[in-house]
Amino acid sequence: MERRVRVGSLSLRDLCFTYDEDLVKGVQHHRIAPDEVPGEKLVLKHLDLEVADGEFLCLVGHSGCGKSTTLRILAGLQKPIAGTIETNGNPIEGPGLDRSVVFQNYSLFPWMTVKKNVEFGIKQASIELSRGLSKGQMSDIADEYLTKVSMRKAADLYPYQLSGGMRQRVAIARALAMDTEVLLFDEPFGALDIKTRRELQMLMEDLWVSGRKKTAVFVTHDIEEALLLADRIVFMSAGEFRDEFEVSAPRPRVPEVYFETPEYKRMHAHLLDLFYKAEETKLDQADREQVFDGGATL
Ligand SMILES: Nc1ncnc2c1ncn2[C@@H]1O[C@H](COP(=O)(O)OP(=O)(O)OP(=O)(O)O)[C@@H](O)[C@H]1O
Repeated sequence: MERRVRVGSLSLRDLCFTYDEDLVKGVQHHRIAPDEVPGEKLVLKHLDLEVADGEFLCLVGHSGCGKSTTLRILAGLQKPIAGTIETNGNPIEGPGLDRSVVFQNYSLFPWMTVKKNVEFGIKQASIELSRGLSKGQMSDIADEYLTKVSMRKAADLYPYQLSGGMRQRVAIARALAMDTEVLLFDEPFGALDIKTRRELQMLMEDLWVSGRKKTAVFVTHDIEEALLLADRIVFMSAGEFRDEFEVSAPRPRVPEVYFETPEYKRMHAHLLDLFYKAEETKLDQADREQVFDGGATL
């Protein structure tokens, strides 16, 4: 059957990953078949996921469950040992300018001004995607996106002169200005104080509502943040996708109003429950491992 391929769509099929270098080499040199890798060595276990064109997907779960690893694989920064990963039906084999990434830290080049940072992203994407933009056009696009994130006045400053929140504003401006079909966010607001975090969440929501919808995968362990931003939430635990649901609340989502709705409260309770259950499973698992290691008695 012919598969319908959508621009900007992402697809993971039966994806497995391990950080164990011996196993990686074993699989690469065909000494070990991917399905012979012991389950406990797999950081990602047979993941299947389709992200539709223009969908904002939040990946949530406990620390260490494999969210960032999944995102790095989508970014092409790490290679799975088994499975396929595609964007627009094309295999992802490494980093590419069809996807822009915003990390928690270190997203900006310290030796470039704010505006140069944004222009650099636009230029790279323009070359890669053969857009043929002139210098003047790139400058205008950079100004437009810096204005959107309220950083136009800081255009000539260097990253070291900015607060964490300002740096993330610039990183978001650059990612959006590159106009890639896919945006990947790894806890971009994780290091910010609560007030700045909420400001940037609202900014993201606003940009999403007002702009052309791009495909986004946004990693977070913050339930409120996920429910505020997502079209769909996928809950991850111990390297597996355990649950998913649509967040169909209308946009824009005004926190003070949205957080009081029965629908929000129901989804929040459901996610909390998933977190608690995953935590219990983790503790049970740790107990069992201790027993087998002789470290504890029944
Ligand atoms: N470079 C690495 N080498 C070896 N193990 C790693 C490496 N990076 C992550 N891991 C392990 O892989 C598992 C998944 O880590 P990952 O960072 O993907 O989780 P996460 O859900 O993003 O966690 P967090 O929310 O804390 O960032 C964890 O057990 C982690 O310790």
